[in-house]
Amino acid sequence: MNTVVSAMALDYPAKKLHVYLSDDGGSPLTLNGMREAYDFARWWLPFCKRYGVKTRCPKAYFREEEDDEGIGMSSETEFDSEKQKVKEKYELFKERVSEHRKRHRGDSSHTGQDHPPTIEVVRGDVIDEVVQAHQEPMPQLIYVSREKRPSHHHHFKAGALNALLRVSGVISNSPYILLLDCDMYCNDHSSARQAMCFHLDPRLSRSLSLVQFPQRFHNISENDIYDSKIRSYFWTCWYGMDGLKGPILSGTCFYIKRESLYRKPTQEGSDLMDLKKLFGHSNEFIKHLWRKEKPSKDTFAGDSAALRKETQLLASCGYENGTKWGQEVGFMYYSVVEDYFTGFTLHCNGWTSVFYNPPKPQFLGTATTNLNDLLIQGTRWSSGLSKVGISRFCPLVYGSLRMPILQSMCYAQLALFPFYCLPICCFATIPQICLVNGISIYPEVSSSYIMLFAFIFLSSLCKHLHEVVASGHTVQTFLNEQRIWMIKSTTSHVYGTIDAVMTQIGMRRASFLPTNKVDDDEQSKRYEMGIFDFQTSILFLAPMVTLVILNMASFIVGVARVLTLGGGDELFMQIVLSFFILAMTYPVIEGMVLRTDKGRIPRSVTTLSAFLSLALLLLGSGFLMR
Ligand SMILES: O=c1ccn([C@@H]2O[C@H](COP(=O)(O)OP(=O)(O)O[C@H]3O[C@H](CO)[C@@H](O)[C@H](O)[C@H]3O)[C@@H](O)[C@H]2O)c(=O)[nH]1
Ligand SMILES: [Mn+2]
Repeated sequence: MNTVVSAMALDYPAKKLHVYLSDDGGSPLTLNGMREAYDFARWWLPFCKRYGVKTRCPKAYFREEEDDEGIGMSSETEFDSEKQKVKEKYELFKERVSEHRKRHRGDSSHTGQDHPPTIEVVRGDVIDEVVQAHQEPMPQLIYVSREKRPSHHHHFKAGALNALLRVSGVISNSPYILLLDCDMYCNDHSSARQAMCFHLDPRLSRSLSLVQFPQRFHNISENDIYDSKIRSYFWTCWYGMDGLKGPILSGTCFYIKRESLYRKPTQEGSDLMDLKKLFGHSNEFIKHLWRKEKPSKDTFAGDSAALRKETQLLASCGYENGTKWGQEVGFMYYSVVEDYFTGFTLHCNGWTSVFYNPPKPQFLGTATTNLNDLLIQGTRWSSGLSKVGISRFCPLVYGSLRMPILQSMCYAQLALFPFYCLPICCFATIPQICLVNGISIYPEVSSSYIMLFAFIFLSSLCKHLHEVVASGHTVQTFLNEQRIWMIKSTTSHVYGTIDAVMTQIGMRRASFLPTNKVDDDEQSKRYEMGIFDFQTSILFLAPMVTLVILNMASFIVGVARVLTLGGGDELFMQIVLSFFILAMTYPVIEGMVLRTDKGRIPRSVTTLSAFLSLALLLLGSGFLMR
């Protein structure tokens, strides 16, 4: 609701602003919540405008209300009493929503995967004369829940967005669209105007598809132990790509030109039959496609029966059959990271994008702040990305023919980075197994050849450190990122790439596990204190802990071997490598050995992993001794 209300409060002419909410679950509770939110917005919007309230997300505003002062001509006391009134309305809004939820708790009449389309122009329930009297025009709020049937593939978020594109195409058909995930809100009400500065710039406008703002988050702790900020994207890569043809579409927080989802920048008009093949058979939708005709006033009001029928058709699950939605038009279906692949397609088609990162975050979201969510999300991302990497759309081939080579390399770097898991897993096992067996695989410390290895190792660390520091972050961030990179590479990237290979050869269907949106108090406390929380699946824990135990064992055996038998010269590099890995993954050791709280690594997992690493060691040693 906060996403919706903060978007309605954007500083933009109300008549030109339409807020659509996509409810993929098709829940009557959400629809009811929307009506309540609309009622609340009737109070909230005028209040924000009158007193120049900067934080227009109600939840955030009331959380930090002491710091947020109203400006304008009105006296403090008037502001205070108005604020109090609005706060009461906010409390009432929350109460009514939770009451409604309680009343309908047992309702099992609807399921998230099987429901008809529902499209409603939300009007609110309470007609309050006082508010009505002072009523300035409000942005329209439209609830859209596309049809879902178990027999149809729904293409996750991209499918939902395409349904929104079609429905909004016959209701408002605005040429520019802001896309926000349900866990984000507008933090600066001027973002629309700022984005329009780019879109309306005659030097950029022709080929400009989207203005991307970074994803920033309101719930990240000082230490950011899980690298939830994903700094390397929004503080390094996106800036680099901005110097080429622009950053990758990042799923949320961007203003996109509707037309760019329909055709190439150079493409001229096509005939009706061709359009129907691309966009489906809705005449109403095609009529408005190129904005020559805006939806008329009466359709706009949203209550004509014909319009209702049309929107239901456009949001039905059979509508896309035989069309090019998701393949040539709209958001792309090929990969679960629809954002990456849609951005890639746009750039291949000749569109450009712009990255804009003003000091005040324009949008704030909820980041994944526990290991479990992080790894689930990481698995989905690496599965989606590597699927593109190993397909015919591999950016190095498909992309390099359609965009500047450097740009295609950027895309390739992202699509292929999950495959880093292969070398990482080798680095975490082979030198260690050799070390235990006293086999040296690196040059001796005394040989000058060692310089080459040291140079590569240290320069890659320095490059990373430089990126972190140059983007205004600390050495602590560097350490966190290294650690999370190791953890992800041996867990979610492994599963992600396996998943991608399996879907590619048809052994699995793609899936989209949404990130958890509910907080656990104890977990949050640990997170704030910078303590890892290992409450996650054994599938994630076991590989990670196994590798740490293997490194511990090899380090101890290696050092003992050198002390008793000598040979430190040859084995030095391997000992250093094990030490480096152990130092970086210290929280895992701590979770295994030292901690007793709920977030520790369970004993059973440690025992299992110890067996696994022993097995790995024996197997490896057996192989080496052959
Ligand atoms: O079947 C689905 C699944 C998801 N969503 C929506 O997709 C959005 C993102 O889902 P979330 O669970 O928050 O995933 P995240 O991993 O946090 O999302 C990141 O990764 C996605 C790609 O995997 C991008 O689309 C997002 O913009 C990006 O923030 C949410 O608004 C969901 O409502 C749907 O509408 N239908
Ligand atoms: Mn999210």
